[in-house]
Amino acid sequence: MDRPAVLALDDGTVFQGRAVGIDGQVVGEVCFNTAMSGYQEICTDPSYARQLVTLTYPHIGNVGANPLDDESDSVKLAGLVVRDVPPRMSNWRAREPLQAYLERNNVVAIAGIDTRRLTRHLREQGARNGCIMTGTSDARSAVEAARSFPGLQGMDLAAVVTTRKPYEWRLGSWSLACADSEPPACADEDLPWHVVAYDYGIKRNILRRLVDHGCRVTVVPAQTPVAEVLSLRPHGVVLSNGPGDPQPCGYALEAIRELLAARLPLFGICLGHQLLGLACGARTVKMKFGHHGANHPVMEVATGRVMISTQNHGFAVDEQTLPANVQASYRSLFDGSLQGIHLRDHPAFGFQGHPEASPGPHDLVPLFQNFVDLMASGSHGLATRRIERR
Ligand SMILES: NC(=O)CC[C@H](N)C(=O)O
Repeated sequence: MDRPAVLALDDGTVFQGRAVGIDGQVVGEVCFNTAMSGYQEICTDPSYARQLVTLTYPHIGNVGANPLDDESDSVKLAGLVVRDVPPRMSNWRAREPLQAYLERNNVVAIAGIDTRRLTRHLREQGARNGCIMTGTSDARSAVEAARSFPGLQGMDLAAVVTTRKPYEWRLGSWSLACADSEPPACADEDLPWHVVAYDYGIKRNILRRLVDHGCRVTVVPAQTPVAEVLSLRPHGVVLSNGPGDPQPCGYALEAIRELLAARLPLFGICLGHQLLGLACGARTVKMKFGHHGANHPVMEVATGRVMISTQNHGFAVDEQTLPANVQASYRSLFDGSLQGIHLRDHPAFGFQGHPEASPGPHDLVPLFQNFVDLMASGSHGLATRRIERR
């Protein structure tokens, strides 16, 4: 039996559908993601906290869910909006159907939505606050609830989703989630670089990529004092992706300034990139509807080369506000917005998209090698190396 559900936007637009997760009511910012695969990774990406994510690909659930594709320990988005959940899943890795996965993870989700109409609306109007309510088609209370969400601007969510305790990520750590995965192929001693990763909402694939590039990682809570980080004597520090607005994260800006003063190699990813920009004196802005997808072309400023990237952000560093010691390294070919920075006088760089992808293309994976090269050249390195042509 179908359970009714309603999706309402704060401008009064209403979509009727059916519940495909648990019963309940959730509010958040409504955004759309255009990736054609990777719904499980999107659901568990902590950067989606307090967002109601619409997937534009019409069939969601074809390959079910499995224990390996989670990007964090649970579903992090506030609600899911889809066109259609097919009645049958088919994939050798599948352990449970999407609907069972959503229910097990306490997710409110709505199907039967004209996601094309919704996406066009968001593209024209800009991201809106919204509400999904199940067990009802009462549009009026859903609109009212949508209006109760204050919006992401000014919200520090990194402090909410970060790990409570530090932990180590090594070879084989990712298999903790899945008992029958392959044993690690080499030992920890084969990982020459020790990296501390500030967890503002880190995705597991960043950790996997770091291990692939010879790094053992200590993941620390977002508000860890720099003195504690320095006492671990890392070769470099990663500033992770994460949800919410970078501006209120004053603790992170302070820490990044101290890390720059210590001349530790830094690699900022998405929120981490925005925080690096802010710490250097640039400003961030809220975008109209942001970038969320797996096919976004970015151009490397120095060479004019184009790479296809995964994106998930609603804020951006304003290129006009970059101080003289910070150089633009990548720009979006969709709207010209800033996609990467490197510092001329410090071994530090940031990328606005997701070089770890998951889901998405691997064009930007070499940025992890750039980070390793920066660590190899020590505090004298400058973050100007470009992705080598292969
Ligand atoms: N993926 C991320 O790190 C997102 C960064 C930030 N929360 C934004 O929306 O812009």
